[in-house]
Amino acid sequence: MGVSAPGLLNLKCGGAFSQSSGFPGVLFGRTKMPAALRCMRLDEDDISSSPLLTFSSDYLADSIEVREWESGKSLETIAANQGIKIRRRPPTGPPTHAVGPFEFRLENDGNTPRNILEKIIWDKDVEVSQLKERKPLTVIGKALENAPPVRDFIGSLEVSHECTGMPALIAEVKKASPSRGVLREDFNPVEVAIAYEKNGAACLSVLTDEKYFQGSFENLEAIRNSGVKCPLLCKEFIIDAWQIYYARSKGADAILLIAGVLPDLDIKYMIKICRKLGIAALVEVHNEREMDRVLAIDGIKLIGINNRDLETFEVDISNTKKLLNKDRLQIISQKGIIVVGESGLFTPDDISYVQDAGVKAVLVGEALIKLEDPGKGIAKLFGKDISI
Ligand SMILES: O=C(O)c1ccccc1NCC(=O)[C@H](O)[C@H](O)COP(=O)(O)O
Repeated sequence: MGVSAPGLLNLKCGGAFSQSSGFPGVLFGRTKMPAALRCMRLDEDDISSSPLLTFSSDYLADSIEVREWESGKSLETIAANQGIKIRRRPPTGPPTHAVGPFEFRLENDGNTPRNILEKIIWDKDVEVSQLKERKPLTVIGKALENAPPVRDFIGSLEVSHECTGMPALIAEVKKASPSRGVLREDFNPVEVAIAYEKNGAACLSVLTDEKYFQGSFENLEAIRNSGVKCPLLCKEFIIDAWQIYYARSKGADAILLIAGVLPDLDIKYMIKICRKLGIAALVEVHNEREMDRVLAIDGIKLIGINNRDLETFEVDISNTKKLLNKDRLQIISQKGIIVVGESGLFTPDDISYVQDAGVKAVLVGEALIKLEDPGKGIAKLFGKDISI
């Protein structure tokens, strides 16, 4: 049943909705409201048909974050209480000010990103607001009906792991990255995807961020329409539920949710959307606190441990082992979760190390994409042919 909490909405929003996009995108008194609450408005007013999610009011009422929001806490405070240091947008607005014909910049802690991840998120916030204006969910809802059928991302990882006895490979189609710059000058995403599949990748991860990774949704669509059978992860910085629908409309079978960016309520809500769309969610963590938060959320089937600190770029593969202690491995096994080791994996020893730590899949970009023949790089990385 759809949500029936108009009072809650009025209380939060003071009636200030952006109707043009059919999606609330307005800054509120304290700060922007959590994505989950914003989407509630959208579900109520704009979308009534499947497969878009309609809220259950019980689900919202039960959430600690909703109660905190109601009692006057800002989204930033709620996030900070969960150990999230990334601010969703500049607290004091962008650093550019116009006075008459003059424009000047005043930089301070409130409008200067503290690290690259925060910068990416601030830029993404602007990008998504603009994209949503152009392609509101009412339009995407129609594209969803024509989207290619969903492929079983988790099933594919399980089959590969069972058949090879090695961690299943999610091979990353990535032209560039903020930490390494351009990784492959002569970059043909479809050729790379075909080579990865032929040489044993169970799934592919396709970067869609343009500004920092030189990726695109065109690449995702092109790979999907090329005859490649591997399920596709849309590697994007998701901060808004709209992006999940958009990714699915472009052929994604899985999306990435970063626990260092998203508070629990958003993760829970986005997981529900994924379930409704039939796609998988890879929930990425980097530290113990994020891992414990994510393990406490029901319905998560895929956890990625990123060995790269996205705030400093430091890479340390022992991070995977550190996060997989005995107690956590027990919960992981009880819940039937697959853990993916991500970043900084270059050799068969690296693969064995994270496998021994407890991962059943790995996500690899640089070690493969930089090679002249990225497909052949897979057997080198694993020390054996893993094609099945
Ligand atoms: O790779 C980066 O520089 C980066 C910077 C900021 C946010 C995310 C970033 N990378 C995403 C990833 O985690 C990797 O693409 C992925 O795990 C593969 O890593 P690798 O095998 O080391 O290329």
